[in-house]
Amino acid sequence: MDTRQLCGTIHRVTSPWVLPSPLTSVRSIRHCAGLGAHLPLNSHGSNNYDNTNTPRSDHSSMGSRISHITRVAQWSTSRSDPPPAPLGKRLPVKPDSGAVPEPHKVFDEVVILVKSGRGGNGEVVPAGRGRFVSNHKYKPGGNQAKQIWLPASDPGDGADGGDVVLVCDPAVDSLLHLHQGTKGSSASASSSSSSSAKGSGLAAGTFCAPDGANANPNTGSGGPKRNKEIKKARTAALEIPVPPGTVVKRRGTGALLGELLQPGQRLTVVTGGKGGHGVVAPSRQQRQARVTRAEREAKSKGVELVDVEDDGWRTDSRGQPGQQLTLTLLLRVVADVGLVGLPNAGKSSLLKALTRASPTIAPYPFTTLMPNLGVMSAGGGTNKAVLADLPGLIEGAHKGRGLGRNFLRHLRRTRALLHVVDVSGPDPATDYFAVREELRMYNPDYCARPYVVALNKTDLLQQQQQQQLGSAQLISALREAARRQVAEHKAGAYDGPAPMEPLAIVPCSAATGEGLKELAAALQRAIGLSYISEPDIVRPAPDTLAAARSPSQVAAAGSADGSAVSAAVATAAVTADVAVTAVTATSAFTFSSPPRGSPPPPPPGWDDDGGGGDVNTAGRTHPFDDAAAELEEGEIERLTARCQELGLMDERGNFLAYGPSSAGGLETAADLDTFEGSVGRVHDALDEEELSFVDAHPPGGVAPGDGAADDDEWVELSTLDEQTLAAVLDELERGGGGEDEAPFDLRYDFRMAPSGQGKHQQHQQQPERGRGQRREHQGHDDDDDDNDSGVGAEGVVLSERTNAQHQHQHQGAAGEDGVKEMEEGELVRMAPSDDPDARLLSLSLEELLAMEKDW
Ligand SMILES: Nc1nc2c(ncn2[C@@H]2O[C@H](COP(=O)(O)OP(=O)(O)OP(=O)(O)O)[C@@H](O)[C@H]2O)c(=O)[nH]1
Ligand SMILES: [Mg+2]
Repeated sequence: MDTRQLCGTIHRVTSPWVLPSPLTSVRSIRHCAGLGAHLPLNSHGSNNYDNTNTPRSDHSSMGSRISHITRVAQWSTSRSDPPPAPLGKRLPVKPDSGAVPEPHKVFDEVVILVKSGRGGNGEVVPAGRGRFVSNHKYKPGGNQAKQIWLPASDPGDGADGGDVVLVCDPAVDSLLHLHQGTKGSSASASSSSSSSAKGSGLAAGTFCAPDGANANPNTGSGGPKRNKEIKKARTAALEIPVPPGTVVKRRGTGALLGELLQPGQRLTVVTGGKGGHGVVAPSRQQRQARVTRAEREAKSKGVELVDVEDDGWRTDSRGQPGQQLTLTLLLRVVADVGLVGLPNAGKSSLLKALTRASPTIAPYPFTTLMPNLGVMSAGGGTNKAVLADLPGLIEGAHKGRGLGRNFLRHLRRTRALLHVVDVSGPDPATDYFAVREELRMYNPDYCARPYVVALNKTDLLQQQQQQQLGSAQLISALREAARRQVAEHKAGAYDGPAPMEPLAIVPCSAATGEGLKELAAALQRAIGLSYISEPDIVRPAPDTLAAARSPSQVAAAGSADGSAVSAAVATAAVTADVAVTAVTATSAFTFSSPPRGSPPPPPPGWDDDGGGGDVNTAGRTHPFDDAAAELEEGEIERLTARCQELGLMDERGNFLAYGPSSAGGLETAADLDTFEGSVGRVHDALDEEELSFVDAHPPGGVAPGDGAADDDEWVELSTLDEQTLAAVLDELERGGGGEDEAPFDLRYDFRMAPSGQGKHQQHQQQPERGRGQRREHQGHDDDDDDNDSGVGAEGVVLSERTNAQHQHQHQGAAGEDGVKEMEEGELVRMAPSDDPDARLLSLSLEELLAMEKDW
């Protein structure tokens, strides 16, 4: 076989990066090395040494090969230096090959020059004359004339030039095709592509839309407007297909022109020039008459006549030129889940196992050189999620080491991440932490996204009969690593949103398929929890987002036959302390709570409306703002009923003590969702109920607000009807000294100590506050009562609780209650953000559960 042919094959496999695809090409490369004398030529006749990378064909040992590839990859981001020499024997470079080095092509970035077509010229007809034009409706044998007389006053316009339109095409998966030279009518324009772009490996192809046709009454293109029936001819736009996720920027200014996300979406980048108008050229007599008139006028005004030629009609008839623009197109892969991990961790293998994608898999680092996408089906194929397998990250990737930086940006449009950790490695926890750190340093937002950790290659541990032990220890170590990052953020080590802890840590094996169902379920769950707003993501089908969030996905992804979740996963769930495993009679599945710690702040697009509750521009509610949302009519009953139905609450509305062991009452992950989302509302609902009860049955039988209540009597202002409220406020106002008081804001739920008692403390009750806090308050109030000395019968004191005071009180220091005593009659409003309890719902499910247990 001819060496050239052989190596041409190799190159095709490895394009656009010249690193050959392992396995498929090793034998061929060796063969080339054996032949020795010739430099492998790629399919374009160029040699690989002239490009960014060097063949690794004859490295004697795997170690040297890997280390060389790593060095090459590290070097690849800076093209100014020569490529590093291979560690092994270097193939001789054929000195006089004369091959033109093929420019390095980047699949996810390209500079293109786009030109719209110029407008066609309009028809110019002499004034006063008509002419015959062909009749388009004429058919032989018909009774119509073959030619019709067109009056000179109705000349045809030129057609507009063609636009250049970028079209989002899901069938295209990279920008490589745009590197390939010129498309369109004006091939000569390709020479104008910027040299700097060429030098950077982003060589600018030129794309020219066709020019508009000149008005031609005989052909009909740009034809005459006969009785307005014949319209201006249309020029087809030049459509450039680009993959979903393409960002279009103007080169030079960097101005964002648009993004193409939805399949079929179009972006017109340059519009064609307008076609010239059809004009009636003035006759010689008319022109002469105009000159005579002008001369006469000039003479009468005493000015010198310079020129009376008016060729405006001629200008009008000419089509306008098109536009040209140099664009930078950037591809950000759009996917639901981005797979990240060190090289060789098994990302591609997992993609292959979870989807029908068939990425290249090989035991070399940097096998994957460009993202691979796959669609993960679960739940009988109805729910789909797009997974993106990215090239491996290495330490320093955020600075451009390895293939890192170029690919890290692809994570931007992923909802959730899958960290793939090679469990058979010497120190998987350190590997995992290193990747997390790289993500954080590149963009802290990435760490605030929900993610799942896949402990891949458990089959290798099985061989060593260490699976159970290894998994448990490792999961603790991973948890520790994740917490370290969270702790560092809390300590203010870096800015940005708080990093998350893993939603689930799933031991699995891409090779044996073990744990993959659980992994799929966990990923669906992570996607559902994502803050990334929906319009930013291209979905494979319109209904898939809703489907991905639906419980059936998770349930179906689990062991639908009712068998228990695998021991390894169960171990992971318990040890990880974030995942709750529920096994019911009919289904088994794994689901996880939001991680501990403060939730990430709302993403861009979620505007704080100032009243608690973030509302994004798309009108969707923030997952954590349920508590702040106003309860709708009947909502309380509905939620209470729902909780009772789920076995979370008894008939009297009391929460039952529950924990992971009793979570089996939840039948689907949606139940958990409902529970998580509505738990705050239910708390509020119960508070309301409790208070109504207290109001209806006041201690000592004294009605609220009658001025003769016991010390123990507390009235929730919001529970009063308007009239009573007015009376109470009136009384309060009088008792508190009247005019000096701050105005009430009934949005706040003031609790009022009635008059006729000692120096009371008056607490504001935040709507978000749960029962636990209420009880604390009550206990605290009792203490106050003990300590207080009486003041005048009219006296009412409202107090303010600060954050620190609350904590103090929370620790049981009710004697020195930390409640700031206010001046008589002073009303103090507390901003919701001052009170940690106001963000009750920001707590994780586990914390809520624990709190509930304590209550
Ligand atoms: N035994 C075993 N081997 C696995 C498993 N998953 C992947 N591998 C092997 O690990 C090697 C690397 O797998 P890849 O899927 O290419 O790894 P990757 O993370 O995509 O690597 P890069 O693309 O280089 O970043 C291959 O030889 C796989 O066969 C697994 O679960 N068990
Ligand atoms: Mg790979």
